[in-house]
Amino acid sequence: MALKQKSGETAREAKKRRLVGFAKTDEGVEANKCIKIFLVSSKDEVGAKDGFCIDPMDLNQFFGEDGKIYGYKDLMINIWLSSVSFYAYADISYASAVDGGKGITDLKLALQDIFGEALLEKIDFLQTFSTESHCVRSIISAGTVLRSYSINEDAESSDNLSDGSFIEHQVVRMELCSLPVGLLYSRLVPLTFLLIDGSSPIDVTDSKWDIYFAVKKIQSQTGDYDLRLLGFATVYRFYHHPESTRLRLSQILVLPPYQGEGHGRRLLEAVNSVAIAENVYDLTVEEPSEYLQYLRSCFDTLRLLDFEPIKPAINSVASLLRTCSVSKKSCKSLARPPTHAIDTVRQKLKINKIQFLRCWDILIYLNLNSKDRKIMENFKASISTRLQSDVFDKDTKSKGKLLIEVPNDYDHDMTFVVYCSQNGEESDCLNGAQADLEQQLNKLVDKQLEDIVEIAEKVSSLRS
Ligand SMILES: CC(=O)SCCNC(=O)CCNC(=O)[C@H](O)C(C)(C)COP(=O)(O)OP(=O)(O)OC[C@H]1O[C@@H](n2cnc3c(N)ncnc32)[C@H](O)[C@@H]1OP(=O)(O)O
Repeated sequence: MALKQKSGETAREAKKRRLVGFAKTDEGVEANKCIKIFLVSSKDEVGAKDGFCIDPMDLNQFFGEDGKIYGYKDLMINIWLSSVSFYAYADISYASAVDGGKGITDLKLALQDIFGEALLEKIDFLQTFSTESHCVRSIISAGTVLRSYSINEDAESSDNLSDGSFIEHQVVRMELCSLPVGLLYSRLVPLTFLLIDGSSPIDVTDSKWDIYFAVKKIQSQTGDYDLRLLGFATVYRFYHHPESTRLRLSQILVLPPYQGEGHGRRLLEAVNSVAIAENVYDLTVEEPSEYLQYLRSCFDTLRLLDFEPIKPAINSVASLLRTCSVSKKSCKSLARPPTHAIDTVRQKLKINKIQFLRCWDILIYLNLNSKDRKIMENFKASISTRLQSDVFDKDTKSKGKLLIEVPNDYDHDMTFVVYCSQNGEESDCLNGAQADLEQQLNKLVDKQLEDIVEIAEKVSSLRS
């Protein structure tokens, strides 16, 4: 009997095992693969799949550790984001929802993590096209217009349309702590999550935050007008000892359909003009993306090319690099601008030291004959010498320690590793690390030269 029971259990267990063995485990679907986000400006565009699709940085980051959504068959999520009110609506469709061993992802919760209170039901979302149609105008028209511009190179600041109305572009500055502005910003936060790498929301109640809006003003013949939001930048005011302030640009974003039309540059220009007008200590940018850094370097180099006080220093370094042989010692001093130039540039143009150093290389390059091999060798040597002294920590090295920058998997710019040798003797490990470092240094110099040439060529084309 006992035997029978035992064999009965074994059969059941075997069946269970078979079932488990054959059951297809839920592999999930990457959020990036099943979510589409459309930017729409009218009711009619909602539901159309051929509208303007945003290309977000990475949607997987909002869905668990592996970025996957579990429990759905044939899942499709289309999100409609209004460029008029910045409210959103998510259309979620799937064939079935079954827990395949990894649970069923709570989609509403995950989408709320991105869109917060801006995520509405369809009926409410559709209504925003009438109820919120003037929300940008009603909030931003209270701000200070810093500049007006035209994106049409031939027009001064406005474009006439055939129906008699005209378009003007403006940069408007407002305090973020004012309630309506804070509410508008909170609806823009999802865009920063989607389009700015590593972005986090800012404290809108802190009175040290300002926001700069780039807007399109459409003025009708009757004098009525509407404002469309094109982009924005948030700027923080830090205290600087003893009685000054520093501005830091924290986030800058131009809505994807309007990128590349010059709005980002106008926002940057406006923040710079405020920094100069208010005579702050300097202006910095928080972790600029590669493209923003490129844009900023083009913009600052153009300003520096017209800045008379540093011209003698540039000419003197360029003429030394033109001489046939430049010693290693003189290379070092050629690679950095003189202290008085650094101070004047910061005081007058509000360009901070690190940014000026980047532009300095471009300014020097623009004064050299890039076709002359010897001159370019001297130029490269000057950059290499500076980078070498920046990468090696001379003081610690002399005490048997070597500070080394190494790339890492976590998308930080660099990680630092300190190697120590016993009794001041350099170990094999230290020598190996040094060889590695030299290789890295060469790569760094080549990359730097590439960037310098790219920006120098862009700047030259903009001036011609
Ligand atoms: C701190 C942070 O926020 S980091 C994150 C930055 N933001 C993002 O990455 C979000 C997504 N990207 C964006 O929103 C936008 O692309 C931005 C904000 C980076 C740039 O804004 P855009 O409006 O696209 O740039 P804009 O059209 O004004 O400027 C770009 C061009 O102006 C050029 N330019 C720079 N200065 C000048 C000048 N003084 N005169 C004429 N042109 C200039 C640049 O070289 C660039 O030209 P190119 O790309 O044709 O070579």
